[in-house]
Amino acid sequence: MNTTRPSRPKGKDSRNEARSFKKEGRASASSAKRPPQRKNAQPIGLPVRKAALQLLEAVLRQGLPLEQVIGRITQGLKQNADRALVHALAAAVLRWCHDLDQLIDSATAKPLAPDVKARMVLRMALAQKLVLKQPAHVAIATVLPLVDGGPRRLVHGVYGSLDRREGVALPEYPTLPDETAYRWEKAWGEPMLAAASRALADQPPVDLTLKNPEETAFWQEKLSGESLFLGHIRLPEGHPPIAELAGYQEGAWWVQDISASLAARLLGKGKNRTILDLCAAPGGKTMQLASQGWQVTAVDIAAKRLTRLHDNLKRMGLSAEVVTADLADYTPKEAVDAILLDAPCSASGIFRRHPDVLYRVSSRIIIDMAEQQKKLLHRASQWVKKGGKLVYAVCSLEPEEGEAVIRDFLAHHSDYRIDSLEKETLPAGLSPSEEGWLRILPENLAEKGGNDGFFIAYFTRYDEKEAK
Ligand SMILES: C[S@@+](CC[C@H](N)C(=O)[O-])C[C@H]1O[C@@H](n2cnc3c(N)ncnc32)[C@H](O)[C@@H]1O
Repeated sequence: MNTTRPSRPKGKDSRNEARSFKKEGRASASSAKRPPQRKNAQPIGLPVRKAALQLLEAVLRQGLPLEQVIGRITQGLKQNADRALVHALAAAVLRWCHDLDQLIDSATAKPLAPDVKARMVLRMALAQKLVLKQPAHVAIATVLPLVDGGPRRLVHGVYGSLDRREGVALPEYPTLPDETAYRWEKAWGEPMLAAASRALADQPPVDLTLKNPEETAFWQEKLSGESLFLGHIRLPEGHPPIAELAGYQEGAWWVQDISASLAARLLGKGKNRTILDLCAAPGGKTMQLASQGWQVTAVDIAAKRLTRLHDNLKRMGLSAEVVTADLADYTPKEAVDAILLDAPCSASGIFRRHPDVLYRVSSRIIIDMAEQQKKLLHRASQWVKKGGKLVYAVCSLEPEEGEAVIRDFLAHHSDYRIDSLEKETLPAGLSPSEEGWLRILPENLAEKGGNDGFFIAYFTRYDEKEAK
């Protein structure tokens, strides 16, 4: 890696995170001069670093999703601000992990194993200094207690030698880990890889979906946002916390990336027709469908996530029938007018918000998910009325979970045909594929602040004879 390239000024959210860490850095530097007030008192900021270390170990050593473990790991932290710092520090390490490792390896005689504590703590110290812009002495002083009684000298020595070296900096944009980069370049080519790397540098913008798309101009002005599509608002930089924004309490909108909002939006008005929202929790698409006038039955296996779906529906003043069930066992009472299957997937398309997917998602996981997706799609396809609609969606950037699943489905279901999407029905910057489905890549809306990666296909079910 070229360690002498100038670092790019970080975007809005990295700057916000850097500001929070600076404030904390000042407190910890000044308190470091004072003797501790109580016996056994922890240095300022240590609980945050301990939690961030635990989080990184859970993701990088055990392969667990960050969102699955962060609640448990941060439950001892009373302040929201501290929990946010844990997330910011872990996310900074995960975004830049490959590049931080290159720096560490350039300063050790023998490479440290990928998951040893010394490497984890060095990643944190360097991320604090180079990404979150903490003063160099604070960046190391706040993590050294994590290796007390262990590799403290090693961590101090490696950090010190990098700190003294001229021109140590991160590249302009994060380098993707090798396995992910190889997969994505093979599937989508170099421009996608470059766009993904650029998208990874900062926290993505926050998108809202409006309950009533006809109020788009009103909410755009009220929230000083930008709309890329009817019913969509992109919040401006440095917006207040979500729950304090106009329209939150009264249920005028919910948070949903523009890519995730399209599968349900493009189904149009329900006019009281029946729809099964399969794999529905926490309910982003359920709310869209209910607000578009569909009579929704929302099904999901995860009871806890369905509690969030209930809360979301309540806040929005919307209703749906909610069923807790494994789709492998579930059968609806009767056929429906439409089905939206937002299938479980690798979630590699949401790497900007969840950079842990870059390190967790392997070829094995993708193969297993694709098998499950094929089974769920086949099951769901049996419950659509003739003439009804079927939508398949995944927030994945893997063709095995998108295009390949659909090709396999079409080869085995002669009663289904793709409904080709029209470019005019999509936000500017998105186009349907030749086959008629929608593949959304990181570069599609890059100039407007980016988008999650997604795959969506629409089908109509025909009478077998009619289909032939
Ligand atoms: C991509 S998320 C759904 C997001 C949701 N549609 C939304 O818009 O908010 C996938 C969901 O699939 C659910 N799931 C996974 N396996 C399932 C199964 N066998 N049966 C039912 N739901 C399942 C998960 O609990 C998870 O909530």
